[in-house]
Amino acid sequence: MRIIHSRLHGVLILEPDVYRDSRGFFLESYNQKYLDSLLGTQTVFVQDNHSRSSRGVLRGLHYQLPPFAQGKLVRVTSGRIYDVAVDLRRDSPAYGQWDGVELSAENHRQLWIPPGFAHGFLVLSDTVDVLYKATAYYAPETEGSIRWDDPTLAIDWPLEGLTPLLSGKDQNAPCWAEAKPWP
Ligand SMILES: Cc1cn([C@H]2C[C@H](O)[C@@H](COP(=O)(O)OP(=O)(O)O[C@H]3O[C@@H](C)C(=O)[C@@H](O)[C@H]3O)O2)c(=O)[nH]c1=O
Repeated sequence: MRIIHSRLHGVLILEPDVYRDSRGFFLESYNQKYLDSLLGTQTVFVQDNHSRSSRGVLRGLHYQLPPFAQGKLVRVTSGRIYDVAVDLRRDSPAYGQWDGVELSAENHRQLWIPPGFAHGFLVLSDTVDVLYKATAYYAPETEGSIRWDDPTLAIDWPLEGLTPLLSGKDQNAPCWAEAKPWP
């Protein structure tokens, strides 16, 4: 496993070892002992999510507030996304900063996003299957969202001329300054 540190402290890119042979490949998509030793704490996932989206769909930016704050371990099993985390933690040197990474079925990269970050992704392929584990249950009453195109955040989405396809909720998301604050 190769680990790449994002410019946001705590956000990690995981590159699992991929064992290829004439049949195809094998990889460990999750190993509790490894992740616990990497993070230096026990991480308990309680929910696995799977979404399918088409090219140009943009989901985000989303987060849940404590006590339902979620750490997320994100991966892609078909297609490609540009996956983005935004640091919400006011005591963090990276407060209000974002980072993005391409996750794809080909590069097998996973993104670990701890609690305290908003998350969103843009679909770069015709279709994509995104799978992610979460450390807290869905609790919509605690959900916060931020506009994907907030000018303060200025996320450099690789849109290549596309107009992103958003949910109604995401179209009406508040700007960074008006989003539910992280406590
Ligand atoms: C997120 C979620 C949604 N749902 C339902 C609610 C709704 O009817 C339908 C679609 O929900 P949404 O529009 O919120 O789905 P989506 O926009 O895909 O929301 C997700 O976006 C990414 C970026 C994240 O990081 C996730 O945590 C989550 O917020 O699925 C659940 O039942 N459980 C869940 O955990």
